[in-house]
Amino acid sequence: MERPKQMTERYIGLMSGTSLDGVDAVLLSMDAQGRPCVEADSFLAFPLEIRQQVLQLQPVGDNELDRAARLGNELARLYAEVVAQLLSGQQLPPSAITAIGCHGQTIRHAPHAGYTLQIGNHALLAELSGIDVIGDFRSRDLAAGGHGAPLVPAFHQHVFASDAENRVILNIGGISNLTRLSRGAPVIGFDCGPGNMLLDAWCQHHTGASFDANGEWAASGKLHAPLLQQLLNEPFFRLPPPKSTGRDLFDLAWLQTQLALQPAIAAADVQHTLLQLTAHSIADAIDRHCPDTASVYVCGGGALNGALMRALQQRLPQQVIRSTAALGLPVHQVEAAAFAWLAWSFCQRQPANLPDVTGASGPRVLGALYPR
Ligand SMILES: Nc1ncnc2c1ncn2[C@@H]1O[C@H](COP(=O)(O)OP(=O)(O)OP(=O)(O)O)[C@@H](O)[C@H]1O
Ligand SMILES: CC(=O)N[C@H]1[C@@H]2OC[C@@H](O2)[C@@H](O)[C@@H]1O[C@H](C)C(=O)O
Repeated sequence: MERPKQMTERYIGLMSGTSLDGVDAVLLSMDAQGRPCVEADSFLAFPLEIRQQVLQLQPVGDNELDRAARLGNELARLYAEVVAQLLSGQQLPPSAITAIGCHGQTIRHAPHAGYTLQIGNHALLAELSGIDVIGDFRSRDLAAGGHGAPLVPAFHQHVFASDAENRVILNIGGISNLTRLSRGAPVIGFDCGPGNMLLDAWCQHHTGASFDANGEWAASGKLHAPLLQQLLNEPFFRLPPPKSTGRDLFDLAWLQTQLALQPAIAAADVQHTLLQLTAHSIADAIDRHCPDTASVYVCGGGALNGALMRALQQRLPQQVIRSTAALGLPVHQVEAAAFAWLAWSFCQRQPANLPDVTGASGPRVLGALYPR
């Protein structure tokens, strides 16, 4: 069917990322000139069992296919619920939405083995929502020799590039990733390393809380310099871009292996040192790859961690550090808005990867359609 060209369309972006906190949803309108505007957002926390089931699929284990398929169905039901929540808040029918861009839930990321796996039953989501679903955004970039990640730098470029200053857009989710937007230079983007992932894992392990609110527990401890130095020796930090990572490397098992090489360290001091690891690995990446940066705009849940933001500013005294809210997009909207924009790009059959970022051999249209 011929697509109408001169009208504003609405898309929904769904992001359930590596932190496993839940699903972020954004309602995005796209005008005829391709300008995005966020109209509303919503969030649905993952029930504890869902979070545990995702975590249990991360390492190799028994009966993975059955567990992944069943979990994919459960995720689709949660995705449909957050879509319904968003639509009812705006009093919109499903027919008002051109398509949902659904990231799915990463359970394995193995670009060296030629695959990345995001689960979530998109056919079921189309059935339950009555809306076209675009999913599987990463595979095509991998098929073209790329990492399939990070994908958001293209969206960052589209909405945040400026003639007035050289910027870095920094996402601190489970993993941290950055985009360099420097005037007259190609866009660079890559995963820096663990964002909140190790902080969350250590906090859960010791306090039972799912995250360290505002980094207060971390702030109560002190730096263990030999541990920080040892953690920073992880070879991933020195790899040149293109590079991407995930829970496949930076999980609690990795941390425990590292801790076993040190004398006993107080739990709060480990938390403090992990916070410094996140700040230092990001700052080292900016020093090395984005030295001309004037401002760093932070998004993702890590932007709400005051102690982490202070540590980052201390380590990057030359740069102004703000949240993306200063550019008009609140911190929790950026990634979900990116997936709504990726769905729009798919509907235009417009390539949406940045080969310089992912390492793919060229631009590719990303995604696969599950019609309503
Ligand atoms: N008030 C807060 N204080 C400290 N940390 C917070 C706060 N709010 C959120 N976070 C952190 O942010 C995380 C969620 O971030 P976000 O939703 O950006 O992750 P994600 O989208 O799952 O990750 P990714 O970008 O890796 O895919 C939580 O797990 C927690 O660690
Ligand atoms: C395989 C995968 O899920 N990667 C995520 C993860 O979370 C943050 C970082 O690692 C980034 O590379 C990516 O997500 C964002 C949305 C991206 O593709 O840009």
